[in-house]
Parts: sequence; C-alpha cells; structure tokens
Amino acid sequence: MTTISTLPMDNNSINLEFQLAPSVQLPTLLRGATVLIGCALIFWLVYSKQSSLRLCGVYVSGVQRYVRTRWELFVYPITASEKIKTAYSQMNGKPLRINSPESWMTLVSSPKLINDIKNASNTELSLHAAAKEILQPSYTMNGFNWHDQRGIEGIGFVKTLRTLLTRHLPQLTPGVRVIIDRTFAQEVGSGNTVNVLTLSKIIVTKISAYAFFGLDYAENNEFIDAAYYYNEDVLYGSELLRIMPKFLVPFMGKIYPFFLKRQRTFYYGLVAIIEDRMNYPDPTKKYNDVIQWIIDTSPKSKPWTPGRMAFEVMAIWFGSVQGLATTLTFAIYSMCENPEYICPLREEIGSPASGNFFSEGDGLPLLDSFLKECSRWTPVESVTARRCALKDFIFSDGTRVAKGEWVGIPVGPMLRDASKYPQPEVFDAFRFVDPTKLGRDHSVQPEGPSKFTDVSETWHVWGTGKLTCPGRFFVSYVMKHVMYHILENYEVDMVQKNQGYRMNWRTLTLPGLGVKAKFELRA
Ligand code: HEM
Repeated sequence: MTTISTLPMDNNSINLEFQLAPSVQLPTLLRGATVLIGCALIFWLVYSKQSSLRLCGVYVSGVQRYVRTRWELFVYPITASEKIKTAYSQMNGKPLRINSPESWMTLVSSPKLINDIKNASNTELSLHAAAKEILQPSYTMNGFNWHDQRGIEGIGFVKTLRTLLTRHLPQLTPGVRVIIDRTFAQEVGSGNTVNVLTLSKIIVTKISAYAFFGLDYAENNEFIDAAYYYNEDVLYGSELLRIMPKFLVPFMGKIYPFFLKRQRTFYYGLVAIIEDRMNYPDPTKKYNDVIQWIIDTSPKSKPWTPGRMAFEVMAIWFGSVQGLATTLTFAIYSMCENPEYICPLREEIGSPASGNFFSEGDGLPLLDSFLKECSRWTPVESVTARRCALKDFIFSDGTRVAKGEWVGIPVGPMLRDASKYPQPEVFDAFRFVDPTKLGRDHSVQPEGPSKFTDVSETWHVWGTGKLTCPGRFFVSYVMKHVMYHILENYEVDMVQKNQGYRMNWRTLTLPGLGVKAKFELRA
C-alpha cells in the first residue's frame, strides 16, 4: 500500500501511481486528499490551539503580573526597607526604578546622578509635592495645602532654623538643662524602667517648645500636650488614608479632621500667640524664638495672615520633633548595646571640652562621632532626597523620569557600603573623630574626620545640595545635652537583651513597640 511516507521519497513511484488505472487511482487520490486535509486540519487545530493557548497564557501572565504588583504594593510597608537594600545591591552606580504605593521611584547613588538631583531646579523636582503625597496635609494638617514648588512663598524658615536658631543655641543652654533635669526627675527619678521612645518624645517636645515658643508656652500643659499629639495625629491620619482605597480618600479625608481636636488647640494657640505679638508689640520685650523669627522672615510683599504663619510653624514642628525623638531613642539603644564607649564618653564630658560645649553649644568630638555613628547604624530614613518630577526629568546619563514619578537616594544601604564605610557592620563609635585625638595615625574613614552636622558626598543623612536640613545643628545640640545628662547621672541598660529593638515601616526605621530601658542613678 502506498503510504504518504513513500510518496516524496521516490518520484518514480509518484508518477507510477498517476499511471494506475482510474479505478485504482480515485481511491488513492481520495486517500491522499483525505490525508492532506487531515494533516491541514490537525495543523490548523494545533496552530489555533497554540495561539489560543498563547493568548490565554498572555492573559494569565498579565493577571499574574497584576496580582503580584498589587501584592507587592500591599506588603510594601513591611518590605520596603529590604526592597531598597536589594535594589542598592543591584545598582552598581546605575539608576534603578522601583515601584512604591505612591509612585514609581528612580533610585540613584552615583555622585554624578546625585549631582543631577542637586542641580535640578524647583520647577523640575519637588520635595514638597512628594511630602504632600505622603502626609496629605489638606486632610491631616487642618487644611494646610502647601505649594508644590519650594520657595514660591519665600524660605524664611531656612534662615530661621539654619542661622537664627543655631546662633541662639548657647543662650538656650541654661533653660534646656533645667528642662532635662526636671523631666528626668519626673519620668525616671532615682531609677526606673521606662519606654525609651516615650521618654525621648517628652524631652524633645519640651525642649523644642522652649526653642519654638519661649519658656511661657513650654510650661503650658494643654498647649504642649496638643503639640505633642498633633504629630501623631498627622502620622496616623496620613497612614490611614494611604492604606485605604483611593476612591474613599476624599470622603474619609473630610471626616478625619473632626477627630483632630488637639490639632485645633495647637493651631488656634499658635494663631493667638502670633496675633498677640503682631497686634500688641511690647517694646520692653524681645522675643528670641522660632515663632518670632517666622513672623520676622515672612514675605513682606504679600504679607501672611497669622493663620498662614501658624501653618508654617506647624509644618516645621512636625519635621522637627518626630525625627529628633526617634534619632535620640536610637542613640540611647546604641549606648546600651555598646557599653564599651561609656567610659571614654564620660571622660570627655568630665574634661574641659564640656566647658566649651556649654558656652558655645557645640563641641565634644567623641560624643559627636558617637552620635554620627548611631545615625549611620540606624538611619531613620532609608531613602533621602525624595523628589517628585513636576515635568519629565532626564538624568545626565539619559535616564528618563516621567512627570509625576519620584527620584530618591538609597541612603540606608549606602551607609552600610564597605567602599564608603570600612567594616560597615562594626559599630565603630569613633570612626569620624580626628585620629590625632585618639592617638591613631590615620582616620578610619577614607575622606578623613568629619562632624555630625557635616553634609558631604557620602553623608546624605541631612539631604543634599541646596536642600539640606537646616535643623541639624539643633538636633546635634539637643542630643548632646540629653546624652550628657544620661552619661553624667545614670547607668542604662536594655530591659530585654538581644531583642529586635527596631522595626521597619515603609522606608522608615522606627523604635520597636514597648522597648524599655532600665535607668539607675549612678553611685
Ligand atoms: C534627626 C533628625 C532629623 C533628620 C534626620 C532630618 C533630615 C532632614 C533631611 C534629609 C532633609 C532634606 C529633605 C530632602 O532633601 O528630602 C531635611 C529638611 C528639613 N529639615 Fe530636617 N531632619 C531632622 C530634624 C530636623 C529638625 C529638628 C528640624 C527643625 C528644627 C528640621 C527642619 C527641617 C526643615 C525645615 C527642612 C526643609 C528644608 C528646606 O526645604 O530647605 N529637621 N531634614
């Protein structure tokens, strides 16, 4: 029997078949045609099935990808820090784009690309737009809705904090010492087990209130209470709005302010102080505090209302207290975890160096380096220089960031990079100290010694370029005073040893819930 397989192999046989008698030829032809049609059918079936399978596959993988992305965004609050770390390990100086619930974010770490962020104009990259997205101030800050573009209403707050407050620090010292003494006496007494974060928040709120509003208000309990809880209300409110479906946000956002009684107390309290100072100036009294400097540096061409000034103070207050209290908490943890540094730090505060610190508001190089190492060890934020592109932005290597997307520097993992910090996994409290002060012949750090408040190519904790933290001198000052008091008066230890004292939430590192330390008065 002629089979399909024999036909092509032998032309003769094909010819031969065509020469066969018609009676024989028809069935053969039919058979051949049937086989061909059958093959075509099978081919068509297989082909069409394959493409529908492929279509189905595309659909399935699209759904899978969608579900995976939604899941990644859902768990982002607890995975973000690890995600940033993994991203940095893959970057090798190149930009990398990651997804976050707020926006896609292009991370950059090379000096050249960081320079692009530094040199970008306010109309290209905006911190304010990114902060607005995170904090939702129109709902969480009593209706305050700042401009996307920084500086559009002046930057009096920079002069207020960077110059006027920093210059004023030595004058604050006697008052600050009294506040610290009294707060420790109330909260710790001759010895107590306390929640370190709570203690830090109370002290930082009181000292900040003194610097911001003067001594009269620092002792007004209702006002200070409102100022203390205002920060928490903003944080919890913005978090709540971020995790709920987008369509519910405007609705919930309108309801949320009804729960912000303390915020209103704070706001109207500030408005009253401002109105009082503006409408009834007392020629015999000179105010030297943040609220007064905000009044003095506010725009003259288009004067602000007292309400607008109060908002400005509230925005600075929010940035001030939360970060400082958290950083101070981590410094206390680090002191407990690394007790070998307590002795040299006590020697330093017992030396003439402390005299300079009290008179100038700065100094104590060992403590300074210790605090800087604490910040390297546990930076509160693992991404800095977060900016939203107000229009399409092109980095100098051609990387494009679409309008509305974000850029950022992965500062957290950079602070653990061995090329920038030798032996990064070792807590070396004096790595930033001038080596001659330690009897060493060279600095641990490749760039040499540096101060806690310095801003540099490798230290982006305070931001970068034109936009650096103007409150960092105040941070260093307050932390040194509190650490000084603890070193001088107490032995401190963590209550539960070797626990995870820190936790991650989004790109933030926060003190673990309920972490306590035991303070005992020194003999
Ligand atoms: C340890 C605590 C603090 C840290 C780590 C910190 C860090 C930063 C960083 C990184 C920036 C720049 C933001 C960016 O480029 O994305 C910044 C800006 C700012 N910080 Fe701080 N800060 C702290 C405490 C304070 C305090 C205590 C104050 C006020 C007394 C303050 C006031 C400000 C202000 C007003 C800005 C905006 C500056 C501008 O727009 O030019 N910060 N801070």
